[in-house]
Amino acid sequence: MSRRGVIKDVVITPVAFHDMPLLNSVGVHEPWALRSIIEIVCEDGTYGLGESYGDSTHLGRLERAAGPIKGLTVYDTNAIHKTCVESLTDDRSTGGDGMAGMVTTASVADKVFSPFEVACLDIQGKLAGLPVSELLGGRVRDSVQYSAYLFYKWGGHPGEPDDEYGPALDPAGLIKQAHKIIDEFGFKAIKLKGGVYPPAQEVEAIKELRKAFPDLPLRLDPNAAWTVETSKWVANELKGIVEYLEDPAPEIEGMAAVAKDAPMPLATNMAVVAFSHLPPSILQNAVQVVLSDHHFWGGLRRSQTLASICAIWGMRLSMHSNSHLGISLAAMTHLASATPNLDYACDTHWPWKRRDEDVIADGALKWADGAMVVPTTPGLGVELDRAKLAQLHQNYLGCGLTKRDDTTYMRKFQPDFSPKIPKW
Ligand SMILES: O=C([O-])C(=O)C[C@H](O)[C@@H](O)C(=O)[O-]
Ligand SMILES: [Mg+2]
Repeated sequence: MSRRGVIKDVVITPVAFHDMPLLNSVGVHEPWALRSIIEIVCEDGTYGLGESYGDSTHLGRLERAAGPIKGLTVYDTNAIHKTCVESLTDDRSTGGDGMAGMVTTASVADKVFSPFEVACLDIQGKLAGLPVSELLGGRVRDSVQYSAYLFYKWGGHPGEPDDEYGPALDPAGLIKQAHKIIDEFGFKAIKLKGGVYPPAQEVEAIKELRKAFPDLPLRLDPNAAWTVETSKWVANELKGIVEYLEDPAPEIEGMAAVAKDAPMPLATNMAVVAFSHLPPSILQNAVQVVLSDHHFWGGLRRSQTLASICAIWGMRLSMHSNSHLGISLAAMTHLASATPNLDYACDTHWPWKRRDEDVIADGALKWADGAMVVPTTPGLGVELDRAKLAQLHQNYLGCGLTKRDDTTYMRKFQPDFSPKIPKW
């Protein structure tokens, strides 16, 4: 007789989907974004889904950790976390997920554990007949607000026609891009990815966005491309204009030095990306907003632990994103719906993805008025579309990429490009 919730198999499928030439401090997005799709299958045939990074090093780690979790149950996430830590004890490197220059020092074990935990919660929810949000303490909101995530970008990948967004290399281009995204999704907050042009240009862009969207909260994130001195200048220029400034300068010490004088809260997904970073950051009041991201904070429940720590220490919480598919969006939405103090509009790269390209069956995820409606069916509320999964896996096999490398791609067109931070 099959036992309930016992893990029989773990299937990890690398996939690739089209991406646009989005610019950032380390280079430019390649034509394909990579992800891994994780299926945990139980002895009774129930399956659960997780989604994570698609770089080859990370895939190797997922495979290594997946073996020993077979035979455990989906309820024993503590034991699954322990097997992830143990299977990676000889792995001393930190990157390997494509996040170089962004989330460089996150915990490897937490990144590997995350999609397994999400898949286990998906199964727990299916077996109990409850949505994941209820396993996380219950919804405090029925829909989760996301922000319009603007990027400076080229019109299209070099040698190809312009994509549907076209170029955004100046304030007018960004305003056009913001209108297009907001018209489609209704977002009520705007984030600009900076670190691309000299700070005065990006300050001007934010001021122009303020004029074009007087009622929407704004954020600027240069991924630590500025010195402390430059950051202080920008902070002063943007006083009363941005709701927070994200990762202006590198490291906890740099953020602490900027925070002393900044008239707005500082947010991060670079200086504080693991639990061990919290004590030194709190001691120095380096950041006032932590960008949670269950993909590197160790899943949904550990993200809620982060949320509790933030509540205790008077920090606020927002959410970071990378190029992602629907399984991640569902997990992000359940988490935010059940975490009372995650109340800034969350980041998402969703607008940059082709609408018809995903691995989940259509219809489960619904946008309304800038927010994702929290699925209420059991588990995450999304199901695999196996034909689509096969297609995106074929993309992965054919695209010739095995890791995200924005810098090398950028250097094809701009050989002297440097990803060094701080730049200005
Ligand atoms: O908030 C952030 O730092 C990000 O969203 C990191 C991402 O990797 C972003 O810079 C990107 O997609 O280029
Ligand atoms: Mg950021």
